[in-house]
Amino acid sequence: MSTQTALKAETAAVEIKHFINGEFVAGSGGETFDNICPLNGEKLGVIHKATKDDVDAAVSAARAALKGEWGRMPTAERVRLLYAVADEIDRRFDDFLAAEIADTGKPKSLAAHIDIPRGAANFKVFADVVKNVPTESFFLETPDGAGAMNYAVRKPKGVIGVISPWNLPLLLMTWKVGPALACGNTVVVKPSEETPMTTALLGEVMNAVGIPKGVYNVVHGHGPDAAGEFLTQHPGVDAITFTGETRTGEAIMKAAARGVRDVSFELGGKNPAIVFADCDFDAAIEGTMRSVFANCGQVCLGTERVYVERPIFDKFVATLKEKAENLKLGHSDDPETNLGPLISEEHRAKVKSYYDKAAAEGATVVTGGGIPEMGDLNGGWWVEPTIWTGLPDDSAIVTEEIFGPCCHIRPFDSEDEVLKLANDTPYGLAAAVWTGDVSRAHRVSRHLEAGIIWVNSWFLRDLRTAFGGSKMSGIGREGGVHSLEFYTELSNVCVKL
Ligand SMILES: NC(=O)c1ccc[n+]([C@@H]2O[C@H](COP(=O)([O-])OP(=O)(O)OC[C@H]3O[C@@H](n4cnc5c(N)ncnc54)[C@H](O)[C@@H]3O)[C@@H](O)[C@H]2O)c1
Ligand SMILES: N/C(=C\C=C\C=O)C(=O)O
Repeated sequence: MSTQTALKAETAAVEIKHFINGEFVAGSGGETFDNICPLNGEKLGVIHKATKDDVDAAVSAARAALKGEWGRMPTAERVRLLYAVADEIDRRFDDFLAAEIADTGKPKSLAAHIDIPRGAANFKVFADVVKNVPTESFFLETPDGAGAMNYAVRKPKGVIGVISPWNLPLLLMTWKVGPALACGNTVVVKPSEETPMTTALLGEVMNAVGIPKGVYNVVHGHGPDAAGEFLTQHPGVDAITFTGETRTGEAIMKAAARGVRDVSFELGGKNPAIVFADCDFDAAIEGTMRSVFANCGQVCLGTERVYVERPIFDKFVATLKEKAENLKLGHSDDPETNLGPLISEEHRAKVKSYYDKAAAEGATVVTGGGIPEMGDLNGGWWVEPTIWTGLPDDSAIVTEEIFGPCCHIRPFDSEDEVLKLANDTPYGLAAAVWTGDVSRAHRVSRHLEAGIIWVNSWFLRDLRTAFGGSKMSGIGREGGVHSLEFYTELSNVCVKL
């Protein structure tokens, strides 16, 4: 069995193969594409392109595993194996860290504190859910007095198609694979073409801990007319879970309609942060710095619209400017680095187009707006952290998801006004509220059209809670018991006594 070499950033010719039925295999079409490091634009290696036949082989392997040892496995054994997956990710922490950094260019400090630990946590939390969550039962009185017993049974949905994005590759892929496997399903994963490494590496972990072959499969390639679409259109896929852009979600939903397959979508956002004058100012600044600039602004839950109550507007803008100008852009390995590059040349061009649009619309460019000089890293896809004020509420800068290290700040004068502003978006993913008034915190949160609202915090994650967006930000909720609704079929058994 060929094994995927441990993916190290310094390995120049890493060949990323598909992982099908427990084996790393080349694509049947013999085609590959380059894997480029966003830090410096250098080639990391090549990625195999899946053909329809490769995707068909992966779906067949997943189906066979459902009918084999995995489908017959007692829950307790499945739970033990998922904990073993988490422990093996922890044991190979440095390999996952090197792979994630190579693929994304993100600071090592960020990947080490968020991306990789969550890879392990996402298996443990759902192993615990399936071990401990009861199902319902009802006793029915019947006319003959004997009664009837009703009880619910949860069964795996089957073969789950998992399509994941490039911003938090391991975290977001395992956020889907964890519950899918915990509920007894099998998966075929199509990671982003930008960031295949940690998804590939997880195949080694699955083999090492003894997850039966065919339970976890990985196919690589792009989306349209490629691996992504071949997977969503495959009739052997029972349900599709997807994280990515809203417009991609629309395309996948069309594919899922054929065969009436269920979907779970985590899509785009244009999230507001609302800062009241009575907030803990330093905490609001620290939290907004993270929600705007973390992961180079490439977080779906991130803030791109900041609304600040007028009495503290000038002070807030000046302080955020000073902090943004102190952000250190640099090499992933430098412990001082707190801002990495954008994921690709294409994405940098998209973000830069918004920078140029803002300037053309007459925005006040509080800081940034350009491409920084990065010396030996000039080959990477860098942009300056950027803050604007002064744009109209209907500007594309204020209404469209940019997905970069930037935000627009606007003053407001009343709670009613800021709720209207915050909710004036086709998205409904996340929001942050900064205030010292507890009643106001609860009142404003309840009126925000978002799936996830943080008060005096951001990206504080309890994995048992419901996670997902409303409106154009998604379909369904995952997290804790909520994931069971998507990853299992619920039956009711009624026994006449
Ligand atoms: N709501 C969330 O939790 C969440 C989390 C992370 C990212 N996102 C969103 O994802 C976007 C950034 O990620 P991205 O650029 O990778 O998104 P994307 O939609 O371009 O791609 C996501 C994945 O979908 C695949 N894909 C693309 N077109 C497809 C098609 N027609 N059929 C099947 N698969 C297809 C891609 O290959 C990739 O694997 C942003 O909009 C961000 O808001 C949302
Ligand atoms: N789904 C999650 C994060 C999403 C981040 C978006 O970029 C999570 O923390 O579980």
